[in-house]
Amino acid sequence: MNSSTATARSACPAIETRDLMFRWPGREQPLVFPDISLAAGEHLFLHGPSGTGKSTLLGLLAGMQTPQTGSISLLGQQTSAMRAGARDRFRADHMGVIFQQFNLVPYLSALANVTLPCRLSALRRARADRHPDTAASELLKELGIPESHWHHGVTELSIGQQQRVAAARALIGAPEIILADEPTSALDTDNRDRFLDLLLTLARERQCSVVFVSHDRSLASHFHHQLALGGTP
Ligand SMILES: Nc1ncnc2c1ncn2[C@@H]1O[C@H](COP(=O)(O)OP(=O)(O)OP(=O)(O)O)[C@@H](O)[C@H]1O
Repeated sequence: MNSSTATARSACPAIETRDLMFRWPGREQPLVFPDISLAAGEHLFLHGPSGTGKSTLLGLLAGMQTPQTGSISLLGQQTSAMRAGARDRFRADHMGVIFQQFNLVPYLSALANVTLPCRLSALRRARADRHPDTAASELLKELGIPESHWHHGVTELSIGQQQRVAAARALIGAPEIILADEPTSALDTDNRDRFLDLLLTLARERQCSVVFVSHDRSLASHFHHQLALGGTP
C-alpha cells in the first residue's frame, strides 16, 4: 500500500455508529446497540451471549440490513443513508467479510474464490497492486494453504483450510474494513489461536480495521478494543 492510502485511512474513523436500533420483521423486541467509534487500523472484539445481536450488528455494518433508527458512517460516508445498490458497491470496494460458514463459492477453486473480490471491484483489483492470481497466491501461501490445493474445488478442502481461504478472500486488495463473524467456532484451540494471529497480522500489515465477533471472551486480549452486547460487563 502506498503512503497516500495510509494517510487517507487515518483521516477519519473507519467505523462510527450512533443510536442504532434494528427490529427483525415479526419480532416484537428491537435490538438496541451501543455506539461504536473505531479508528482506522484498529481491531475491535465484539462479544456477548447468543441472541444479543452480534451477527445482526455485523449485517448492519456490512450494509446487508439497514437500521430503523440511528446512523452508520464508514470511512466518513454515511452508508446507512445509501440505497441498497450503493451499499453493495461500498461493500465490494471497501470491506472483506468472513462469515461463520465462510460463504465460499463451492464450484470455484480456492484461488478463484480468493480473486473474486478483484473481479467484483476495480478498486480492490487496483489495490492488489499486481495480477489478482499473484496476490491471491501470496495470501494463500502466507495463510499456509499448500500449493497443490489452490486449484481444487473449495469443498475438497478441510474446514480449517476453507476458513483460511475465506480470510485470504477478505484480505485481497486491502479493504479498509474487515468484518468477521465467529470464523473460529469450528476450530480447536491451537488452530483458533494460529488463525487469529495470522488474520490480525495480515490485517495490521494492510492497515485494515477489524470487527471480530465471538462469544469466546478468551480471544479479547488479541484486540485493541472490546465491546459487549446484551449488558455483559
Ligand atoms: N433473519 C432473521 N429473522 C428474524 N429474526 C432474526 C433473524 N436473524 C436474527 N434474528 C433474531 O435477532 C436476534 C439476534 O440474533 P443474532 O443472530 O444477531 O444474535 P447473535 O448474538 O449473533 O447470536 P449467536 O451468538 O447465537 O450467533 C435473535 O433474537 C434472533 O432470533
